[in-house]
Amino acid sequence: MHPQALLEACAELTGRVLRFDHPADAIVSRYFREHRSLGPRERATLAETVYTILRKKLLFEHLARSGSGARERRLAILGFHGSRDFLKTVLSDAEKRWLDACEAVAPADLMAQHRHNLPEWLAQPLRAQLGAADFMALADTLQQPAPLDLRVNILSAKREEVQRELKTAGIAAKTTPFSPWGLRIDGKPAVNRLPAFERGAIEVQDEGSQLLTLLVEARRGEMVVDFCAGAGGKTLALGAAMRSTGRLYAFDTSAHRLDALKPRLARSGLSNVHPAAIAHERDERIKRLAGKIDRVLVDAPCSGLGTLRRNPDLKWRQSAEAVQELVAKQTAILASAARLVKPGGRLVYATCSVLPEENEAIAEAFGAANPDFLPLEAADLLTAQKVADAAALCAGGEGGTRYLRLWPHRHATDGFFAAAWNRR
Ligand SMILES: C[S@@+](CC[C@H](N)C(=O)[O-])C[C@H]1O[C@@H](n2cnc3c(N)ncnc32)[C@H](O)[C@@H]1O
Repeated sequence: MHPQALLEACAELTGRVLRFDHPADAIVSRYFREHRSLGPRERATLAETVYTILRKKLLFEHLARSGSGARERRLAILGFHGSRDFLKTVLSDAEKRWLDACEAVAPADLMAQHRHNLPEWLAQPLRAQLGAADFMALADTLQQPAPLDLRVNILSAKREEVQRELKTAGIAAKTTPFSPWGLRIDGKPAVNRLPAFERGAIEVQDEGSQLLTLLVEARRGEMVVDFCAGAGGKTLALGAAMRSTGRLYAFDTSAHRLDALKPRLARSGLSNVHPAAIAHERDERIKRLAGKIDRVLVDAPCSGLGTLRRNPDLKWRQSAEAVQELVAKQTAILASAARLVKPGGRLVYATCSVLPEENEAIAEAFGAANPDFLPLEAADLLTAQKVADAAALCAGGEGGTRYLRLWPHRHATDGFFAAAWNRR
């Protein structure tokens, strides 16, 4: 593709994504389907350019107030993923001068919002939670792409063996610092074409997701429910921890998401998973299982604001009002899911949000209303499973280690929260 055409394509895709009528990944995938002749490098340039624009939208919109030509083209020039020399071959002299002037702006001369690139409704509670310096450290990290984490399927493979196999395929993978199942890769190799992926030895999963699954401590022969299973990222990890024994129900209100679990399940070799679509959290199927389940995971629908490195459009698509609606949903789902837990059983509530109202506030209200659920220290549960430095991954409660509280800038994972209880 001619460089000028590639820049124009970036501008066109930018315009589509900035309408925010669908998630950015869906819009990008659709664009690629409509333009099948695009090669892998052109696709990478297009995707990385629009993701950079989403990450730095406030700054780029501020800079794009000067300059000339279509606004989408100016944004695409600022976010262009590729060498500056290559880009400059297609810019007019005026555009080149404008780009040089934009790049000469010192960060210290920018207003705070143009450095953190977060909407004020989100910046304000994060600053209040973290303090000014730590907030900026988080904001900086959220403007970087995330590494690619893999979970090794312990049912069929050993982590070190998979690491060696990846090395032979030219992919350098480090073991994750906390999860015993994880490997971390820089860049974005096409892992879904690797033999290890095709035979179910690896799945793509953030280390944070792996850690919160460890809190469930699902064991051989147990009855376990993954209440909000979606496409089954955590279901697969739970099923492997159970060594494909017992019974693992994967519930979700979205049959469509559960459909995406099926091919992953087939690759994984698990035979203990029972996916089932439910109408809502008080479905008859749930009532029949009340008091019978050893372990219940509630990976609740949430704002997803812990995943902004991967889904930067969420900061522009979410709102304070939408978070309030989610809080009501999370409260109702946790209350229903708790009824499944048998005496002595375990309940885990988790989100990939960084907002206290979706996390500590939900866990504390649940604890106050349900004295038969004894809160557990997340750090103790993780330490018992040999997770290194578990206390540093946790916060809250009297001892400061009650909840799993993962942050992109501190732990290099997505932002995650999890609370665990045992039913008395
Ligand atoms: C955070 S996602 C789950 C991700 C999944 N556990 C994974 O690891 O891939 C939350 C899920 O909750 C589902 N959900 C929404 N409302 C629900 C309800 N009332 N009962 C059960 N699941 C619900 C959504 O369809 C969505 O798939």
